[in-house]
Amino acid sequence: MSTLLKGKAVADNISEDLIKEVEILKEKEITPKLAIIRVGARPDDLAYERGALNRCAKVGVETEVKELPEDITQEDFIKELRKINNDTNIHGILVFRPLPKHLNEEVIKYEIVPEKDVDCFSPINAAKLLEGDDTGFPPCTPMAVIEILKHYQVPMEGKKAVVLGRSMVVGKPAALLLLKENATVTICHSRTRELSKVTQEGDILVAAIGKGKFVKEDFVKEGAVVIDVGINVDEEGNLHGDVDFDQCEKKASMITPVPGGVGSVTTSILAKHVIKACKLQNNL
Ligand SMILES: NC(=O)C1=CN([C@@H]2O[C@H](COP(=O)(O)OP(=O)(O)OC[C@H]3O[C@@H](n4cnc5c(N)ncnc54)[C@H](OP(=O)(O)O)[C@@H]3O)[C@@H](O)[C@H]2O)C=CC1
Ligand SMILES: Nc1nc(=O)c2c([nH]1)NC[C@@H]1CN(c3ccc(C(=O)N[C@@H](CCC(=O)O)C(=O)O)cc3)C=[N+]21
Repeated sequence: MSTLLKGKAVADNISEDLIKEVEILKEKEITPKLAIIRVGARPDDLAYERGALNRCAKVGVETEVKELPEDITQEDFIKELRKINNDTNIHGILVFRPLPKHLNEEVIKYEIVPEKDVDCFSPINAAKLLEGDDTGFPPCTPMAVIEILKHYQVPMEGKKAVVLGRSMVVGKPAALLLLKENATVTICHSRTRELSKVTQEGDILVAAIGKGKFVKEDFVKEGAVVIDVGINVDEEGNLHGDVDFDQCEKKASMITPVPGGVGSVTTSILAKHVIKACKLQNNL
């Protein structure tokens, strides 16, 4: 039997601190505000949006959702983004990704001002992440992974960490953040050979591949700490992680559930980043 690493305790802890920070800001008549930019209405964007709006309301962060039509042109999208960039009442911007194919993310990512970029869209924040510079904003989901490990006092220094997935939203930044904590990091992806052999090396295994129940018992080292980032919805509408929980919990010493694990911490990191951005913009 493994220990369940529930996200709620971690999220509640972070939120408690944030509520106090917002109170101090409000005494100075400053209210931190997040703008969400959503193109169309993808179900996974809406799921994240719901969680983000709830969390922000709980800690006293204001929100505004800019819903843009599915067929918006690149030019109009950039116009909307620039408006929000220049709005001094807004401190944080979250652009749901991936954007529809006709919008060029490689161009748009240079438009968002790095000071408001709370989920690491801007190449400036990506570079800060690479350099381990704390003045930037690493993406919220990989930060949630680190916060969970810290909260449950999982040692990272000198441990072998294996990350499954190399996207810019989860896998690659998770690997960089684990490296910052002095873990020895291996990144796996779709071309990795003998995958289960490599993942079996991990004292810490982070799964972020977007395939429900992909990680089986034989992927996991006996006693490993397994962090499941995956959010997959089956035909019945139930959430599953990228890890086959029933198989892996027998071998892991600690494991995150889905739902109720990483996903539930992500939104509190988002709120934390908005408050950090607000303070920086007000020279506090
Ligand atoms: N908890 C949360 O708050 C969040 C959860 N998620 C969830 O995390 C998961 C990953 O998301 P994201 O990173 O955006 O997904 P992407 O689809 O962008 O990336 C998936 C990664 O997994 C790799 N991969 C895919 N199939 C295999 C395979 N069979 N063997 C080995 N590697 C494979 C890919 O490799 P390659 O690069 O070679 O193609 C790629 O690097 C999803 O389930 C998503 O829903 C995402 C964001 C937030
Ligand atoms: N720039 C950007 N960053 C993202 O991180 C990002 C994105 N775009 N686009 C969409 C995907 C999808 N995604 C989800 C996050 C949480 C839930 C979710 O269901 N969260 C529940 C909790 C789930 C759980 O408990 O595990 C909640 O917050 O209440 C779903 C989906 C983020 N994404």
